[in-house]
Amino acid sequence: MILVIDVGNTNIVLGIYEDKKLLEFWRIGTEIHKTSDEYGMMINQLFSFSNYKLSCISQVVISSVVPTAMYTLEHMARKYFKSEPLVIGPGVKTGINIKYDNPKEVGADRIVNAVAAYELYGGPLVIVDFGTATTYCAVSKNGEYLGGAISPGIQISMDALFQKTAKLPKVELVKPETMICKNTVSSMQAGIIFGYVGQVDYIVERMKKELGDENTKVVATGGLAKLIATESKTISIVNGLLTLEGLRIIYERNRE
Ligand SMILES: Nc1ncnc2c1ncn2[C@@H]1O[C@H](COP(=O)(O)OP(=O)(O)O)[C@@H](O)[C@H]1O
Ligand SMILES: CC(C)(COP(=O)(O)O)[C@@H](O)C(=O)NCCC(=O)O
Ligand SMILES: [K+]
Repeated sequence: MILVIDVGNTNIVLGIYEDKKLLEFWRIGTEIHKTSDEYGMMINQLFSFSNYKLSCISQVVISSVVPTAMYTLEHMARKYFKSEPLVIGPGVKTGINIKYDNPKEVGADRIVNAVAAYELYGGPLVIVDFGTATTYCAVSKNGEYLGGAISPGIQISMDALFQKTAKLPKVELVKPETMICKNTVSSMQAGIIFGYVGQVDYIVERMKKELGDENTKVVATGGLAKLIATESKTISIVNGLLTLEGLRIIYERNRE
């Protein structure tokens, strides 16, 4: 069994795979001040709650866009899993050709998503990851990572409205009934959520045009994917576990 760990700016998602089967997964908050022992103990508790032993794990695989948390987790893997972790980065075989100006600059999560989506659905593809930031990634028919776009995440956008104004409250991300709203809370919800749907559909349409293929598949993932996917005209597939799948696939490609 392997333990895959996806470190985002808001959450760390952990999953246990036995071959291709995801047996269990958990989501914990990303805290850059947590120590390797604190993460080790937390993971130990999650494991024992689900009746797994740390010693069942033969390899830990980590993808991170938060460098400080990554070093802590690498140390945690060595100490608690006696495993030299496979960390997604330069030198790791992903099977994907990265066409960014500087391939080292692309967030590891974006590459891992691209690997999974291409393997599962084939290209050409647009992948939209609704995390702390929202990332859009284009993958060609032949599986090249072409690049994409990055925009402020949905929660970040909502937080900014609250933090930068005197009278706007902190509001839950829930879809309102109508577009024309008659109170502050639903006006904010409508502006953020429906505005976001418009952003997604516009960016995806433009990417499809640049890809030059009307049959481009559009896959959404990330904590807030469902909220937008139900309203969006362009998103056809939602797979909340895309990053974990990608980590499993990359592990297999580096096993030989
Ligand atoms: N299961 C969930 N249900 C609803 N919202 C979620 C869930 N998981 C994460 N979120 C929200 O999604 C956003 C971050 O998504 P996530 O994909 O975890 O980000 P990151 O990969 O950047 O850590 C946050 O606003 C968080 O509150
Ligand atoms: C864009 C991101 C912040 C998204 O991170 P997330 O929202 O998943 O936490 C991350 O992929 C990142 O730091 N990327 C590096 C810059 C780039 O991909 O070009
Ligand atoms: K992510």
